[in-house]
Amino acid sequence: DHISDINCLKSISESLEDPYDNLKSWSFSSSSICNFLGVVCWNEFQNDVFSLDLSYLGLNGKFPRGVGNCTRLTALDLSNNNLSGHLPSDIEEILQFVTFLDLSSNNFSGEIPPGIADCVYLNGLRLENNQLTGQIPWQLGRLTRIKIFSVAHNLLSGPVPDFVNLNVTSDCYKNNTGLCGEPLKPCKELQVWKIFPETESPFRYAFGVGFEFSVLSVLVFLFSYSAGLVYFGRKGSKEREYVAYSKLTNVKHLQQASNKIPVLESLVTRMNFEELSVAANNFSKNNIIGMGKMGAVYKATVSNGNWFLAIKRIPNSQNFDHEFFSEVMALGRLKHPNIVRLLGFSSKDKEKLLVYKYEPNGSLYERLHSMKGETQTMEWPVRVKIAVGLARGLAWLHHNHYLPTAHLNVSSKCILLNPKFEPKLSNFTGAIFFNANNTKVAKSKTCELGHMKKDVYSFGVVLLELITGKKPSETNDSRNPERTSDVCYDLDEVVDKSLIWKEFDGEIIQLLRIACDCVQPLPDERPTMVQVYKTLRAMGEKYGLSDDSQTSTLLIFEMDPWRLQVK
Ligand SMILES: Nc1ncnc2c1ncn2[C@@H]1O[C@H](COP(=O)(O)OP(=O)(O)OP(=O)(O)O)[C@@H](O)[C@H]1O
Repeated sequence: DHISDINCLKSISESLEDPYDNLKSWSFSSSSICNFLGVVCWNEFQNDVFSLDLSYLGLNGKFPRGVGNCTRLTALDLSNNNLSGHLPSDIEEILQFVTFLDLSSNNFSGEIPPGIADCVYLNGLRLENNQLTGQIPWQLGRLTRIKIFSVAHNLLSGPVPDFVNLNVTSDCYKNNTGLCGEPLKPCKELQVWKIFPETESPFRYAFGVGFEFSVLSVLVFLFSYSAGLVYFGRKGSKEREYVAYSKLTNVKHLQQASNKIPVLESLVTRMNFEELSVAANNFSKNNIIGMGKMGAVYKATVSNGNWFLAIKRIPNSQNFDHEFFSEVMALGRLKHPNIVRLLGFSSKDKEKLLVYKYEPNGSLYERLHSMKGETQTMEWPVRVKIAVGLARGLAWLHHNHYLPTAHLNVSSKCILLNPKFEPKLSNFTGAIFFNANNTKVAKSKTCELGHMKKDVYSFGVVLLELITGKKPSETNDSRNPERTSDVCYDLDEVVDKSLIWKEFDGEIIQLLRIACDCVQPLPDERPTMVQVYKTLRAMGEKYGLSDDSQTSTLLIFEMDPWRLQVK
C-alpha cells in the first residue's frame, strides 16, 4: 500500500477550504482511495494515485503542497476554483513527474516559478485566468514535450519564451499587461539582445542595423566634443589644454554633460527601464550578485536568447554623476576584448542603470579568495592567461588613439572573468582621460605618465596576488608602497602552495620579477604597461596567448613611437 498517497490526499483535504463539502466524500476509513472523487489510480488494487482532478469544486486556500506526497502523480487539475497565493518556488520538487498541470481560472498571484521548467515531462501547462505577475520564465522554452501552453488573462509582462518545439498562438498570451516577442509585437529595445550571442564581437550584433547610425552619431558627437574641447582648453591653464577629461579639472563640465542624455545615447544604447527591471526580477534580492559603492549589481535573465546581463542599479544617481559619466564615457568608446562590455544604460527619475554583459566567473578576487573558506585552485596556465590579458588590456587602455585612459582603480575586484577565464577590466568610475594628441608639452606628458604608473603599480599587486594566492592586504600594505617589495626577497615563502610544480618554476620566478618591477616605490623605476605586455606576451606564446589580430595592439604601438620610447 502507498501510505504516502493516502497522506497526500489527507493533507490536501485538510489544507483546502471546501465550502461545498465535496471532499467530505473522501472517507479515509475505507480501504481504498481509488474510488475517491477526482482520484484515478495506476491500478485499483494499489493506492497509488495516477491523476487528480479537483476542478470546479469551489475550493479556497493556497496551492496544496501535500500533493507532493502523491509521488507517482502524472496529472493535476485544480482549475476553476478560488485558490490564491503564490505558486511554490520548489514546484519542480512537488510535481516531479507531472505531464499535465492545469491551474487555470483561480486567483494565483506572484511570479511563475522558473522551476516549472524542470518538470521535464510536462505536455500541458495551463495558467490562464489568474493574477500572475512578472515575466514568464524563459526557461519554459526548454520544455521539449510541451503541446499545450496558456497564460492568457494574467498580469504578465516582458518577453515571452522561445519554445523549441511549440508554436504558441497569440491567443495563449492575450490579455496580459505587457508581453512581447514572437508571436506578439517585438520587444522594442530588448529586441536587440535576442540577436546578441555569446561571441567576442557583440558590438556588431548588438547594434545590428542601427550600427551605421551609431557610428554616425559618435562621429557627430566627437566633432562637437572636439569643438567644445578647444573652447574649454582655451579657457583653462596650459595643462588643461592637453588633459581632456580629468577628475581635477572638469567635474563641472562632466556634470553638465551627464545631464544631457543624448550625449550618452550617442555612445551606448539607451534601454527601457521597465523591461530591464522585469529581466532582473524587479530587482529582487535573490538576483543580487555583487555590491559596489554606487549600488548593487543584479543578474538579469533575458528570454529568447538564453543569456544574462549584469545590471548595476544606482538609486541616487545624482550623487554619482561624475562616476556614471566616466563609466559611460570610457566603456562607450573603449571596445577591447579585455575590457568589460557595456551594453547600455537606462535612466528614470533619479535612478540610473548600467547594463553589462554578464561574466559568469565573477571577479578574480572572488575566484582566488573564496568567501566560503574552501581553497580555490587555479592552474598556472590560467593565471598566466589572466596576467597576459590584463597587461594587454591596460597597455591598450593607456596608449590607444581614441581615448588614452588611466584606470586608477585596478585590483582583482574589478577584473571579471568570462567562461574561458579571459580577464575583463571593469569599473571605470574613477578613470581619467587624456587628449590623444598631447605629444608636445612635456609637463602634460609627465602628468599623464604619473597616472599611468599608478596602474602599473596596481597591476604588479594583482600579479603578486596571482602568484601568492594571498589577498593584497596579506602581502603588502597598499597605503605604504615601500613595504610591498618585501615579498620580492622571499620567493619560497610567498608562492602559492598549489603551484609547486617544477615545470612552471622558471615562469613563476619570471612573473614575480615583473611584479616586483611594477611595485617599485618610485614611479620612474616602474616599467610602462607596453613593456610589461611585451615581456608577458613572449611568455604567453607557449600557451597560444599572443594573438593580437583582434586588438590591433601592435599597430597602435607602431604608429606611436613616442609611447614606445617611454621607460
Ligand atoms: N558584468 C558582470 N558580470 C558578472 N558579475 C559582475 C559584473 N559586474 C559586476 N559584477 C559583480 O558585482 C560585484 C560588484 O561590482 P561593482 O563594479 O559594482 O563593484 P566594485 O568593483 O567593488 O566597485 P565600486 O565599489 O567602485 O562601485 C563584482 O565584484 C562582481 O562580483
